[in-house]
Amino acid sequence: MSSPSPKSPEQSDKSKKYDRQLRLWGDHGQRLLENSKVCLINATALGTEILKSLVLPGIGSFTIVDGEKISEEDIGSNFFLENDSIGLSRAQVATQSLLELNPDVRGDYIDESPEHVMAHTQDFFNKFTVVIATALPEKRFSSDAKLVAVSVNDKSGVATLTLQRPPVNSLNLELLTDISSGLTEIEKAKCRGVILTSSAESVFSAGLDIFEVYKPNPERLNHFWKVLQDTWLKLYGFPYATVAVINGHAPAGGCLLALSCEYRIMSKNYTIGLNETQLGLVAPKWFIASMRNVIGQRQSELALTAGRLFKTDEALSLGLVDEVVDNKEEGISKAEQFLSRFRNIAPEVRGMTKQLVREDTIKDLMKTREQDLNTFVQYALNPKVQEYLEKYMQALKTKVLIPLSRHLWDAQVPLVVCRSIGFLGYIRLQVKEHTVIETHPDSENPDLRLDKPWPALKEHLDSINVATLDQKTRSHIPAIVILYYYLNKYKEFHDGNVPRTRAEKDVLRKMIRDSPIPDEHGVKVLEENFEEAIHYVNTCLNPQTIPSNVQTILDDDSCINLTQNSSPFWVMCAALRELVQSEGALPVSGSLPDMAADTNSYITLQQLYYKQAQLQAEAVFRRASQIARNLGLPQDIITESEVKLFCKHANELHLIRGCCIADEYERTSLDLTSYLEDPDSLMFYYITLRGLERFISEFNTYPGQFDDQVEPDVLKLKSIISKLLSEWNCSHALRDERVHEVCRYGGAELHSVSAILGGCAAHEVIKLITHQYKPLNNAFFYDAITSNSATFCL
Ligand SMILES: CC/C=C\CCC/C=C/C(=O)SCCNC(=O)CCNC(=O)[C@H](O)C(C)(C)COP(=O)(O)OP(=O)(O)OC[C@H]1O[C@@H](n2cnc3c(N)ncnc32)[C@H](O)[C@@H]1OP(=O)(O)O
Repeated sequence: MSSPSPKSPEQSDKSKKYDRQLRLWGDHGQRLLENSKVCLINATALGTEILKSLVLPGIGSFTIVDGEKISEEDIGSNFFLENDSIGLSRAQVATQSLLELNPDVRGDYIDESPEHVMAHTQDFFNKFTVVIATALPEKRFSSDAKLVAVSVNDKSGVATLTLQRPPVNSLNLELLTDISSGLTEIEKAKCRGVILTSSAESVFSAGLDIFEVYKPNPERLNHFWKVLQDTWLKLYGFPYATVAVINGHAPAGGCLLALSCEYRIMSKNYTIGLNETQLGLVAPKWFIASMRNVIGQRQSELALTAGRLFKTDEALSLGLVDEVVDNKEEGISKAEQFLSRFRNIAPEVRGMTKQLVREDTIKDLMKTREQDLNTFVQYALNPKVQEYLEKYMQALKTKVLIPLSRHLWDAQVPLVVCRSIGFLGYIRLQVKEHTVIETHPDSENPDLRLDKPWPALKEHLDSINVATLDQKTRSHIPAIVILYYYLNKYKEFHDGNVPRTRAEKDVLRKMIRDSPIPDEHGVKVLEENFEEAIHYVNTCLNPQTIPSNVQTILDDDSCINLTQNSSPFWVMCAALRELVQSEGALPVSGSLPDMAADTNSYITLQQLYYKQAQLQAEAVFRRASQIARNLGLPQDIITESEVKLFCKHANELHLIRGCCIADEYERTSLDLTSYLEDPDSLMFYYITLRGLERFISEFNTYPGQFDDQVEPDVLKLKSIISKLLSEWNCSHALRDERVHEVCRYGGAELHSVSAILGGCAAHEVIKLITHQYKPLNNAFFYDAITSNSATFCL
């Protein structure tokens, strides 16, 4: 790879400290690194290894987000955590240890789960240059879907309001608002009745969304409770007949919704009840009243004080539900039958009667609304209650990969997702768009333009007649001059064409080789500069074309249709495009390779190349600044030094348009056939890891985490993987030993594997930050058993 030249001996302390890496990415790369802000989610062994390899080269700052406490397992694998720190905040201890590595780096931590951070400060992650997430399970829901669906059967006049906030219809502010507006819509449509049900397979509603009450924003908390009161008042006092088709679990607030309806039909084998006391919470008076009105004072007291959740058949015996069905379809049909009971009763009369029956309960809340709100808010903010909620949340285990991936995709913040488990490692980069100016290609042909020299170069080269030079001058002229001279001779005999094929190039090489004048002994000695000219025949005579990857960038819509959101890269590309259109070639890179020549002739030539590069870069800079001005972008968005760098490397520009992890996880078909037919392909690790993610999401443990569960977990993981494969329409099966192997790890991290993977991931992060070198596109797998690795574009 090409590298910037070594530094002079008078170096600052900083450049001494970072000397080696400055040779790789230069001062400008280091500056970007020092200005970067990196976020690490979860200070696992892998997470801290990645940060170690970023702190040492001097990133600006890092923030660790991790709500976990240090466990014994952490101590076994994580080099940055000490034995005496068990039980302490993992984020805090890891931050302190990492900061000791480099005093120039700033670091802080948030002792909260990423889910909590996301729920409370939506844009928290937007401020980072890169977000790295380790050991983050998926969450299979999309945040922008509609939260309720309302449909009206024109024939029967029955409306169905379906809760559809995956995964469990937990009642957050938005869902409650949508329920309320759904009811208003139904009321306006003057329906005969309403069926309230859920689109989830096994949950009616999980009750209030815990994230609304855990470490809340007081303003939102107030609003949330008022909307809950409103929604309950509206549903409880709804003028038309209401039925709950409870097609899954209905704890706490979920039960309240069902109790607010006039009739309840529940599918078998689920649970329902006001279980607040079990969670350390006190149910408000109107929750209690809703239950008392259905099952009476005595049973309510028994159920509420114990926080009982009743199975479907128990709920039926208690009168908490009115009918039991096998499935939702049957429930809907029974609900329609219930509603048809009122066919011959005037709706107004029915409605008024219902109002009178429910009036007292409604009035009770109306009278005490303000007080109820204050009691709730005070209660929710009580530290003891927050402690209960925290414990409860930990038990529910949060999964955040999918929403985080979507969020960062929209915010255009790169996300690096990594996992290290046993002998297996994985890195996945998510970048919406990433542009690289300095790709540092392995081999670079000098950019000499001998086929089409610009006027000043042509004039200089034409002024030297190599054939007539005396012996001494001849041996000191730069190889380029020699090459140009004989190239012209060649062209004279070949209709003005430059040599293309190997045979044609051999002809030119022979012309140069035969050129020496015999010495006084009649021997022809080929000077070093002539040898160099022969060498350049191969690399320097290729006609100046625009590399296809660069042409693709110049033809990209982002280059042609600039907007106020265009990045400096695209503004420079647009200016470059104009230069290419007018000159037919990319700007000259401006650097000459070293050559055996006398200093004067070399410098004269070098100046010509340098000056031409400067002139072209200045033209691109002027045009880019003008474009930026026309777009109303800040003046300093385009700098001359950046444009010079851009023009120098114009033939290496690189663009990556990535793929969102959330989309990848929601993809329904995946063509894996070609990979799975290859016994050596590491693609099976991808399938295993996706299975693993799903296992963690479903069971909240790693497969094989508990010794006595290894065999059952193997079966569970196998079944998850075959389900995944069939979801992707893939007929192949995964070999059993692969599944056993993953279960054998039991979720354990090996420090050695995490250290290797941490180094690799950190290197990718450095590429993303410095915009130098081509980053991985987009997934990397490492198998420490066979020492094999592979990359895939997922
Ligand atoms: C301070 C407050 C003061 C006064 C208020 C008093 C009144 C309170 C009323 C309430 O409603 S409190 C909420 C009570 N709710 C519950 O106890 C239900 C908890 N959930 C469950 O028991 C189960 O989730 C389930 C409903 C039986 C469904 O189980 P399943 O196995 O299908 O799903 P899983 O548990 O994996 O959950 C999936 C997913 O959903 C998250 N979740 C679950 N419940 C809630 C909730 N209430 N709020 C927010 N999020 C919830 C859970 O964490 C999982 O998320 P993940 O995928 O990120 O892990």
